[in-house]
Amino acid sequence: MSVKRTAAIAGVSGGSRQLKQSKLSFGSSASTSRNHKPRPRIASEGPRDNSMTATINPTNAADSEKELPAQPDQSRKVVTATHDQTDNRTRSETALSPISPNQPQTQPPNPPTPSPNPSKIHITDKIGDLFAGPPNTLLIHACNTLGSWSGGIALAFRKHYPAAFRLYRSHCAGATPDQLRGTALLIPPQRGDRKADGPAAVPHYIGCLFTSRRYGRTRDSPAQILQATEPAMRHLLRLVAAEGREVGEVRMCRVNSGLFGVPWEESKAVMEGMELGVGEGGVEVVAYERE
Ligand SMILES: Nc1ncnc2c1ncn2[C@@H]1O[C@H](COP(=O)(O)OP(=O)(O)OC[C@H]2O[C@H](OP(=O)(O)O)[C@H](O)[C@@H]2O)[C@@H](O)[C@H]1O
Repeated sequence: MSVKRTAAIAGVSGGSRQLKQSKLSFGSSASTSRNHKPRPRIASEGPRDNSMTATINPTNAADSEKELPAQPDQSRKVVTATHDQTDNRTRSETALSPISPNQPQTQPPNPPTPSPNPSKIHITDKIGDLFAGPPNTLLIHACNTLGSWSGGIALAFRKHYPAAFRLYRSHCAGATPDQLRGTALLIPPQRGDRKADGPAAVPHYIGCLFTSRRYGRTRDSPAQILQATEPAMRHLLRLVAAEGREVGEVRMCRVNSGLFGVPWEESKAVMEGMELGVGEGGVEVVAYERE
């Protein structure tokens, strides 16, 4: 699969897409279309540029300690490769960069019903099996940008979802580490995914957060990883919003806390501290740690 810089969305004529009509549901109570209750969109970015041209603007290739830009670069977009389970075609779609968070916001006519944290990510810790989620669960983990799922929970992802791994690897091959750092990749359920000699995998969405450029001894510093976590998460939520399909539960492992060496509470605090913006609604995430 090649990641095309000029993106096209499968099944959409004329290169346009009604992103504003994307239905999103986060949380365990909304995993099927039957019980789906419309909720505020996660990513209300106002008018979207649906042009099919995508460009990637490196964050910074040379200075490994340089901070991610505080102010958005409005021209920055990334290409996100996804694979369609239904027709088994590969597609690419554009997504605004997570490091460009301050897009014009659309004020909804009726503000969402207040909840404890209406525009925040709320993370609940739990002991259990991340992969045991029902169909359409989104499973989030942290990734390097080099196309390797060779250790930690990433290796478990590779065994569960070999077809998804190939998409991840191809995505990484199409951009540089600096371009991918602080971005995300959303991989829809892959029809071909099954463990070796095993049954077909439960259809899960996989969310890859590119929080470190490299792995092992050359991984980014904890400060850099934390710095990349917010834009990566923000990007992922936008991709989910643009996906326009039902996503049920949102689960993650304790991202960054194993091989990347960042205390879980620090990554958790970064994500829970994110302001999602007016009208985006809250996101309930369950963070799993194995027994
Ligand atoms: N089999 C398993 N089942 C269930 N839970 C498991 C598990 N294995 C580990 N955990 C837990 O999952 C959390 C995250 O710990 P991890 O070390 O996985 O991820 P991380 O985010 O710190 O680092 C990312 C880099 O690790 C990978 O390895 P490679 O670089 O490819 O070699 C990637 O590709 C990245 O580069 C911790 O709570 C672990 O207890």
